[in-house]
Amino acid sequence: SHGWGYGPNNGPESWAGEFSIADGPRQSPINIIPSQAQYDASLKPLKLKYDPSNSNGILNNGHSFQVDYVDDGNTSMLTAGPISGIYRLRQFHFHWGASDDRGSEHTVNGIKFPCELHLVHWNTKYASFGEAAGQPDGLAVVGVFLKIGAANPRLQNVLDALNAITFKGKQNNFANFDPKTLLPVSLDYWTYDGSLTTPPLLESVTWIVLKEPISVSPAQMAKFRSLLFTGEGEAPCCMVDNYRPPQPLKGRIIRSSFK
Ligand SMILES: CC[C@H](CNC(=O)c1ccc(S(N)(=O)=O)cc1)c1ccc2[nH]ccc2c1
Ligand SMILES: [Zn+2]
Repeated sequence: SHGWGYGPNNGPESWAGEFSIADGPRQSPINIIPSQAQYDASLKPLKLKYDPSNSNGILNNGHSFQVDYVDDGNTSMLTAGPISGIYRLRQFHFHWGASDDRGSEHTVNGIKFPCELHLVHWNTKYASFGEAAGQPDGLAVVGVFLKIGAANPRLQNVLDALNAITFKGKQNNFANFDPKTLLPVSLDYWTYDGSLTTPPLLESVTWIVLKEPISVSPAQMAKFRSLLFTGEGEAPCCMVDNYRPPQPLKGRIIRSSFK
């Protein structure tokens, strides 16, 4: 049985077979053309307030790895920016390439970055993440590009935790991590209405993509690529190129919080 993935037979080009919304009107990711984004002076600065004690573990889910957060209270949340109300942090994860020339989901003027971080939040006007994921204003994901440069010390304790979760299904404790430390200096952003970038591709995401990348070194990228899509005892398949390519804009406007 082959569930969705990123291989030649179950990758992004095949997802519409099982998930017809793959060809929907507000799919993600997209290519961002800064000159075509519209500056919106009414957009507020992002407010991110995270409690490191909410970090709840790190998991290889067979598509990426994610750091989960306890989301039963308003202690780690996103407010302001393009959204109204309170969105709680659920998890963060990454997408990356087999080589440094690709890996990000969003692109800028067609440029791919080697990696992209997603911080996933859900709207507390709904009772749960699962319910919110089915609503047009249910989720807000902050996307951060990673660019090859100096080693990023903030990434290191995430990367050091990967040794224990090489195989699909593996999880480990991951306590006291403040994802705010992964953010760049500037919180300038582009925003548009989109979707989950993996099945079920639900069109419930307000995307907030930061303009400024954070750095990652080639050696640190190799750590991402040491993970496996496959479980223990299966023929090993390196976890790389776990990104969906840009999707049609279909008339959507991208707004920028900066001139
Ligand atoms: C509703 C989807 C959810 C699993 N997926 C996610 O949480 C998710 C989150 C963010 C992104 S991204 N790359 O756009 O930031 C992609 C996927 C999910 C949650 C519970 C579920 N139970 C059964 C199926 C199932 C699916
Ligand atoms: Zn993602």
